[in-house]
Amino acid sequence: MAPVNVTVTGAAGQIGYALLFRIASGALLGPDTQVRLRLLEIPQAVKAAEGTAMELDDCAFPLLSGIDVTDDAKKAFDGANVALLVGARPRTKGMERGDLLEANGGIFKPQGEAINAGAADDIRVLVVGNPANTNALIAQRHAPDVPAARFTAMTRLDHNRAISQLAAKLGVTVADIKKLTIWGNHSATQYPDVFHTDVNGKSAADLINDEAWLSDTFIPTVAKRGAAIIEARGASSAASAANAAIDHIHDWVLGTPAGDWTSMAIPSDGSYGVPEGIISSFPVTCEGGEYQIVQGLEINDFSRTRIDASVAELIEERDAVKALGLI
Ligand SMILES: NC(=O)C1=CN([C@@H]2O[C@H](COP(=O)(O)OP(=O)(O)OC[C@H]3O[C@@H](n4cnc5c(N)ncnc54)[C@H](O)[C@@H]3O)[C@@H](O)[C@H]2O)C=CC1
Ligand SMILES: O=C([O-])CC(=O)C(=O)O
Repeated sequence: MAPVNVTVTGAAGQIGYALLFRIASGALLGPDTQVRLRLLEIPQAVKAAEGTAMELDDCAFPLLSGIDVTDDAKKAFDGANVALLVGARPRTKGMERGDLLEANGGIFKPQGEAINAGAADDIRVLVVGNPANTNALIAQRHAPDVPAARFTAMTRLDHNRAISQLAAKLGVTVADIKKLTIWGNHSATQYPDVFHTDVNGKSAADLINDEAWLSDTFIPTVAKRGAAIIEARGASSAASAANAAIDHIHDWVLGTPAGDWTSMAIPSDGSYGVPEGIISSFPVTCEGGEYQIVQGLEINDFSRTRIDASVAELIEERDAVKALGLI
């Protein structure tokens, strides 16, 4: 079988360094799938990406059939089956939100165009670079020939963080927790929802039985975990972000376990009152390389308010990039 082409942008960055070795080891697509890596960087960072490629060579991974390093988006996405868009423009001092969105538009518009021009028919895109949901929307809108549903953004790190916090609270292991949901934006407004979460056959919400803990401790801890990591480490989450990117693509391609679901930011089909088209996080199951939104969940008032607030932020971001002519 031909190797799967996996394109990673921002390959010389800190997430890239944690991600590439795990992709090459088989963690992304399983132990039977050969991968060919395409690393995209800006010209100043190509040399560093080449250094990482040298180290990848030195691992002699049996599943790694080749590595290309380039600063040309057309080349990087040509024939790509999986694209991990990690490289983005971080917010720097004095930068307004509009400046941030505009700078990222300058990255995700040409990358969307390059995906449209040359990616394989089965291309699946995960945007990690922040603001991830809106960057995914920009790329998607510049790839009109690719099915819109193939553009997704990462809330899996939030999902994993929430599971870990909940396990600690309830004194169980992470494996005991199923059906947790992150709704909305990968930002401080995201909503980690435990009202449908199952803990060894019991309802997590019943076991917690403490709305104040949910609203004052759990939700802010999960939503602000990225900032807490930056505060503690002096750098943003990298290994855990790379791990979440692996989980997202792994489950999308190979399926979610029976009796569980995961969280992915995907173009809304209007489910749960989320306006069609915006890239918002939902509970999803995956099978045969396709994801489906889990339907029929009852949304209580506590959840409704919080989902609506995060969705309102996504609508604002969409309107801002529209006003800037980026979509
Ligand atoms: N969705 C999520 O849960 C998370 C998202 N992030 C985001 O991931 C992104 C990357 O994080 P790090 O690796 O820590 O950053 P980093 O700054 O270490 O690396 C980013 C890399 O992207 C490259 N880059 C910039 N523009 C590019 C372009 N046009 N094409 C290709 N490469 C380009 C840079 O040269 C740099 O090497 C950031 O936007 C960060 O905020 C980080 C953690 C979690
Ligand atoms: O703010 C950042 O760059 C890191 C981030 O998204 C997270 O850790 O969730």
